[in-house]
Amino acid sequence: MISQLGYKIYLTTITIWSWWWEVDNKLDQVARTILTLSIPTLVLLWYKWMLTYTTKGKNRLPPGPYGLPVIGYLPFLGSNLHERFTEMAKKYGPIFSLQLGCKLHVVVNSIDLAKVVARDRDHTFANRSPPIAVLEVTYGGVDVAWSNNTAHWRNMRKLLVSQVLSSTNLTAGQSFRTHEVRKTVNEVYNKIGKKVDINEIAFKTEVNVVTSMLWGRSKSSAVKDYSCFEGEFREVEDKIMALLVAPNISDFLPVLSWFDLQGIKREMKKQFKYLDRILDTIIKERIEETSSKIKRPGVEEDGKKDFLQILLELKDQKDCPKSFSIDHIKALLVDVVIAATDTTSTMVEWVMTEILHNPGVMKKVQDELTEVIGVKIVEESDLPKLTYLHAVVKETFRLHPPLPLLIQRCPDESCMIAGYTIPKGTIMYMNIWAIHRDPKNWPNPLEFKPERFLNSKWDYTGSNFKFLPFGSGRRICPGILLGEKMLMYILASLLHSFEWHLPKDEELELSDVFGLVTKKKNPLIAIPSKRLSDASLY
Ligand code: HEM
Repeated sequence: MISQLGYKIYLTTITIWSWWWEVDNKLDQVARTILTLSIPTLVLLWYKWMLTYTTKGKNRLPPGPYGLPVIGYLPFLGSNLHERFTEMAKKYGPIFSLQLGCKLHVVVNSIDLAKVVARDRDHTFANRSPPIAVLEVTYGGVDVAWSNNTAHWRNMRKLLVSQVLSSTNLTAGQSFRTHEVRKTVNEVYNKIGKKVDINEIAFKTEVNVVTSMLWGRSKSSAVKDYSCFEGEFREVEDKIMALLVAPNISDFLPVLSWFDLQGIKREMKKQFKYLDRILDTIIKERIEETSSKIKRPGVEEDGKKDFLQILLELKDQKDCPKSFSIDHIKALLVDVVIAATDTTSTMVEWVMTEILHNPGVMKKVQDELTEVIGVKIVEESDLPKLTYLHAVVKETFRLHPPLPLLIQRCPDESCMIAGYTIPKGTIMYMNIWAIHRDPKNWPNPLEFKPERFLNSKWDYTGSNFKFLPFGSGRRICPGILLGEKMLMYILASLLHSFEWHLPKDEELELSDVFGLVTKKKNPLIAIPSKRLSDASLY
């Protein structure tokens, strides 16, 4: 991606250069020579001034590598950012900075500094600074994940938590999860002895659970079955995720954003249009059904409403703020589907990979399942009793956090951290990959040892800064309860109902590719065989 970008910049420069020198008289030639020489001289002077200004005195920035004038460190960054930043932390220390184009980026890599960003100065660092590609797909950044710390963000987040993700709502939605997980077990049963893509089945299960919660509570025959959404959505989401992580020169040099040199904005618009059309259809049908008043769409017999129904009713209330529009509703729906699906399916894949990689762990997990569950299918109520599996999941989160740099934060005012200036607008990363693998925090950090987590003091609340897979502070993931529940339910069901082994020609490998969600580089393909003697349990 970076080399393609370099080539494009090279071509554009050559074109402009030849045009610049197409002169027709001597006077023009002198003027153009003077101008041509003065531009690099000014850039070099500005660069020198920047270096002196930022490395000395009270405006001292965190240490970091020198880059090139104008583009900064961009050409040297590479693609696996979490690993690159962790290497750089070894050289520059627990806080370092790098200039990418005209944007300053700061990475914190230690527990103490993560505490400053997400606890002591949580309020200062609560903005996001979304990239251009994100704005395209979040209706201009009005969703929960990318909104700045404003009253709008607080209201949207409160709505999401109270109406979808609270423990009462999750208890009420148990039937969706049971239905989908059993469907998955049945599908895997039909593939016994054949190759199964673990991420794919986990994704499908999660997307169906989440969309049921969002817009599927109606039993009305008039409401379409949106299960067709899962296949289409996977394709769009994969493309969106790839575009989100592609380094976009327009983000680093906003003067070039108009040209969209890499076509990222254009491609994102295309994906967004597709997604928007699906949501429009769902919402339009719901509004029509509501106005026909024949049925009560989105409402179960017991009166419980799905999220779409709640949002549409809220929008129509007299005291609803004018700023709450259909676009806000769509942004919220997209947020939840994207935030919940890739993270959960990636984690199911990593846990299964680590279990297959460590036969001793597999044996302990299976022994626990046999003892706690016995010869029946897994129920959600069994999950809290699976202590060892919980520890396996946490150890996997430690080694393979799906968001190894969390989501970038951005200070709303200049401030000091560890004696360095962090200017307003800096893009901040919390490198939890480095924290989770630092031998100061975790003895033998590269060893997969679930026993570390058998002590019950570990949870996902972000209060212990050694372990932050869901982040910490006011921007912590609001979907922890659902994420954990689904992860445990899918894993316990797959591991209790089936034995798993690798296809003969496959070798297990543990490399990853950085992304907004950092995934396994090659998909885990495994072959199931029957584990429970009673075929009626499938
Ligand atoms: C294994 C599952 C999941 C993991 C590992 C995960 C992880 C994360 C992380 C690390 C963040 C960023 C926190 C920060 O910036 O400090 C985040 C944000 C977020 N997550 Fe999750 N998540 C998961 C599941 C879910 C689910 C199921 C939902 C919703 C249904 C969800 C909704 C969100 C939202 C809306 C945000 C943005 C919060 C904000 O900026 O205020 N996530 N998640």
